[in-house]
Amino acid sequence: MKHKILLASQSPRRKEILRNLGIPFSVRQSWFDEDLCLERSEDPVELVEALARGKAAGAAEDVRPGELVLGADTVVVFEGRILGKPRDRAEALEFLGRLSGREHLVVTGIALLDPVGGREFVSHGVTKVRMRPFAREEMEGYIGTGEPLDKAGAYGIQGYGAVLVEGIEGDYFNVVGLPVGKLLEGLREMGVDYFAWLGEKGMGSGH
Ligand SMILES: Cc1cn([C@H]2C[C@H](O)[C@@H](COP(=O)(O)OP(=O)(O)OP(=O)(O)O)O2)c(=O)[nH]c1=O
Repeated sequence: MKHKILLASQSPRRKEILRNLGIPFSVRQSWFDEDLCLERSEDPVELVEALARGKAAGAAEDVRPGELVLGADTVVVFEGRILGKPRDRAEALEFLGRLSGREHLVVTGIALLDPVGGREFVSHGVTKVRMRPFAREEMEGYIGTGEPLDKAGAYGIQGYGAVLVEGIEGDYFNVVGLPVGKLLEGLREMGVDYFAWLGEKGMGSGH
């Protein structure tokens, strides 16, 4: 059976990661609205797994055999507090001020659903990120690029925000928004062999 991912995400980063992995996918709109999600857990792992599952479930209508729906959600956790996307520039400055010179965790939930087979895989990745100390002018300069505003924790490691990072421990792609090791694990559970998949002819992979 030919498999394909239906990506329940508007995130350009997640699309790029799948494209680079050569995975056949198309983007699906999800009706799930994370801002309207009432049962938001205080526990980061529970939260990102529930949001990832909600996003995927919200795009799981009219799915054909072999199609797997993928959802993900990323948060930053600093001293036990969950930092999502900043509301505005002032909050971005506040987030960056906290992260400066310290360590935090990036937690990304992932959900892979096989609606036809009635199976699901839900998991998460955790990466430790250490930031260098940065001055207020640097933070303001960075916010001025506009990059932090749509990103959990108010930075993007894959963009200009790279210069703020001293080092990481764990999966880099988990920080960008998709834990690729967990994705592979989920695919395996759904009976998809990644390398055999890549070898199949006639699959639009973008490579
Ligand atoms: C920490 C960090 C976060 N991010 C991004 C990943 C996520 O896209 C975003 C967190 O928001 P999410 O709600 O996880 O995702 P999204 O709204 O961008 O996309 P969708 O809900 O449609 O799937 O922050 C980076 O791009 N780089 C980073 O270094």
